[in-house]
Amino acid sequence: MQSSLQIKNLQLFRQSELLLSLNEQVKGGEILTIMGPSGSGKSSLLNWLTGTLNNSFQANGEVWLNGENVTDYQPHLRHMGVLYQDALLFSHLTVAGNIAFAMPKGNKKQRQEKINHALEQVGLKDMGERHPDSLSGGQQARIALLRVLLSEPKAILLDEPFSKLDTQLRIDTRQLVFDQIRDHKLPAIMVTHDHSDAEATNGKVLTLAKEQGHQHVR
Ligand SMILES: Nc1ncnc2c1ncn2[C@@H]1O[C@H](COP(=O)(O)OP(=O)(O)OP(=O)(O)O)[C@@H](O)[C@H]1O
Repeated sequence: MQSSLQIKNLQLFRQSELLLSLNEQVKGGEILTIMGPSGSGKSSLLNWLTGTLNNSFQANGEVWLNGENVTDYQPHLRHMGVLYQDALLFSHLTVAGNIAFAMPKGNKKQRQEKINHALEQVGLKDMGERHPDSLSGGQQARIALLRVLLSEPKAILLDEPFSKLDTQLRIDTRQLVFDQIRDHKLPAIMVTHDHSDAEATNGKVLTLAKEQGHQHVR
């Protein structure tokens, strides 16, 4: 079965005011971009998807992952991988330790082999024993990506993931992330303020408006 992330009849309210309403399906390997002004509800949408919305919000609607309704699941049981603006690596752990931290339990040697293979794939061969503080911003971004991918997520959420990287590094990292999403055939939703990020997906772009109910689709 092809993987997919479905948002069914979402209506998100903040203090009884309708913030957004959405019906979307993202198939494996596709990236849906969400844009819109500050306060239009982009982060709140990601929080709803991960199950971490606080109680100033009310939501109707369902989120389905690979044909399963996960709306009432605890955040850690939804298997949504999130990539943030900051890599958020643990400084006291090695690179390999940071990646292993999020991986499903299992045979230690096999896990190590997976990590080594993944590091090699993103051009970071032999960096497993380094500490994140000794790596560049771009290298840290790649480690954050591997940590998410090797946690075996069912979908990927991207929250302004490239905004702290300089131009060329931004382009290269973005390409790597998008290629990996496509290779793993994962559905992805990306929040960004950057039009070039949106264009690089070749996918659908949804622009949330500040006023309730107004949405524009490319
Ligand atoms: N933790 C919170 N508790 C209560 N209200 C919140 C919280 N976070 C955001 N809001 C409010 O919810 C609305 C949507 O905010 P949200 O952060 O989702 O917008 P955004 O589009 O992500 O903005 P930005 O581009 O600035 O990150 C805003 O009116 C905001 O003030």
